[in-house]
Amino acid sequence: MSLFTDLSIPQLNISYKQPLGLFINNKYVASSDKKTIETVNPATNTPITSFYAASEADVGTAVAAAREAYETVWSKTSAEHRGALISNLGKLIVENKELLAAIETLDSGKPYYTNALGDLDQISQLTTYYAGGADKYSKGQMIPVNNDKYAYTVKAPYGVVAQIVPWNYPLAMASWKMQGALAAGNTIVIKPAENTSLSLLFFAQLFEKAGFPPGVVNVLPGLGAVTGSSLASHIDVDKIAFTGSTAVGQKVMALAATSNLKAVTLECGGKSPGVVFADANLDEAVKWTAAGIYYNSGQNCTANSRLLVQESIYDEFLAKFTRHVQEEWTFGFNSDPFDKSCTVGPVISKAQYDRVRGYIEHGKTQEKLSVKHMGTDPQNDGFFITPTVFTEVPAESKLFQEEIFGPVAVLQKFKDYDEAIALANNTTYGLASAVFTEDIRKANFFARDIKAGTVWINSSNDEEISVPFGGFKMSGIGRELGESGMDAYTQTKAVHVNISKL
Ligand SMILES: NC(=O)C1=CN([C@@H]2O[C@H](COP(=O)(O)OP(=O)(O)OC[C@H]3O[C@@H](n4cnc5c(N)ncnc54)[C@H](O)[C@@H]3O)[C@@H](O)[C@H]2O)C=CC1
Ligand code: BAL
Repeated sequence: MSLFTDLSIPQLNISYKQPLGLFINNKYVASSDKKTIETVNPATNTPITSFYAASEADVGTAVAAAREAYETVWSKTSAEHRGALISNLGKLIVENKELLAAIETLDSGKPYYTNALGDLDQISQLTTYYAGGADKYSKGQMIPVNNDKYAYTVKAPYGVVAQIVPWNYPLAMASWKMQGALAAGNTIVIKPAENTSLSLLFFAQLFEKAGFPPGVVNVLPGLGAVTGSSLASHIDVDKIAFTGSTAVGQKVMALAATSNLKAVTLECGGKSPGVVFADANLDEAVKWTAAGIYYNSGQNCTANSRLLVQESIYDEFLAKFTRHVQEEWTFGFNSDPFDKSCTVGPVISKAQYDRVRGYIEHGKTQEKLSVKHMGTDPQNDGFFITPTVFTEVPAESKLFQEEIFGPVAVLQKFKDYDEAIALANNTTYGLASAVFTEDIRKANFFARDIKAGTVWINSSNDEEISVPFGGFKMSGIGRELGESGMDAYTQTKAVHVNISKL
């Protein structure tokens, strides 16, 4: 198989050269065992192309390249120069924005106009942030111990960092990890998800064009059980950062522990509550919570997938929510994610389609829950699932407890604040939460009492690249974005300075 193929996206009149090889030392190469993975367009269920999948031996080659680059070049490159290179990357991202967004839509099915371009805007903003942050954030401290001694701390990079990213925000999740790690002075081996590798493979060449030395950034597409677990268990990887399911996060952590005790950051699942009190502005609450579950077809780790509504407004909320979703959250013309009218794309794969459908069937037939489908399924082969809400779902229901990761919300009512917070915290996850109330005291009580890494007051899922992101409980370990996005990639070295004279 060749290392490049010509692909076209007729809806946008785009033709381009898609890299298909592993990116090691600034070059695309075939995998050592020549194994490949086929990727499918989820909007049509037709194959797009195949790309090379990294073997365990390829992981060794890429880690060695990253080690060599770290020891010989990158660890000697000033923070200022690292920032300048990330700034060059930022300019290339802007120049390639439409193409990168188009590849993302082709491979993941996310709507081009309402989602993919937005992802690219966030990536641009984040790249500028870390370009400027390289010589400003993650600084040490001076500690005046006593008259004869002071100490200072240095935020030292780990060295070689492995990163494993999922398919829901392929380039954005990669950028959340890569730009901060590079700014902090690490070299990288990153693995995209097997069903959305095309955008990161294209993106890889921008690092070379931006002036990054060979080996600083290496991209290894491949299977989780092969490439991913080889990275997690490699003894020359100093840190691993993972985003994906909690079950795989636990495996990654176990491999990290039993190999070389490498440092670990995990961003895993969620079952985030959206809590609507009777004194909320109902129209705003409806708008934000609908976006909070149906944006990106519900494939958001922070999706407010459990909607808890005070009983006095429950019926009114449900009526407004249903009307709003029917009007705003649709597959659009021809169910084509490249069409401006599409706000709900397909889910990522046949496996996810079956999984989400399985939850819907379980809710209907096993648990006999009431359900509303707010639209009709398209008559095509794509993996489209109509925005759905289950009502009056008890806390012990599988649908209330498990991450569905599709356009499926569960709704439940509560009497008062205490019941709301008890229901909201009734989950093994703790990634995010949203609360809607006009009472500033109640909003702040909620922010105090909820066990979650993010609290949105009167909004939902409006992430900011300058604000730390990460989970409590089984949603993860560590924080990304903001200054934390560089801190996560440094370790503190303490230097003791004795100035006493005998
Ligand atoms: N928190 C989040 O953003 C995400 C959560 N999920 C959750 O996971 C569920 C299943 O989706 P999957 O695609 O199966 O997620 P996953 O957790 O298997 O995939 C995420 C990444 O981990 C890699 N991976 C898989 N097995 C691995 C292993 N043994 N060692 C190292 N890396 C490995 C995959 O190749 C991919 O790059 C979803 O329904 C959703 O609930 C999935 C993707 C993103
Ligand atoms: N909303 C981006 C973070 C995530 O869903 O994984």
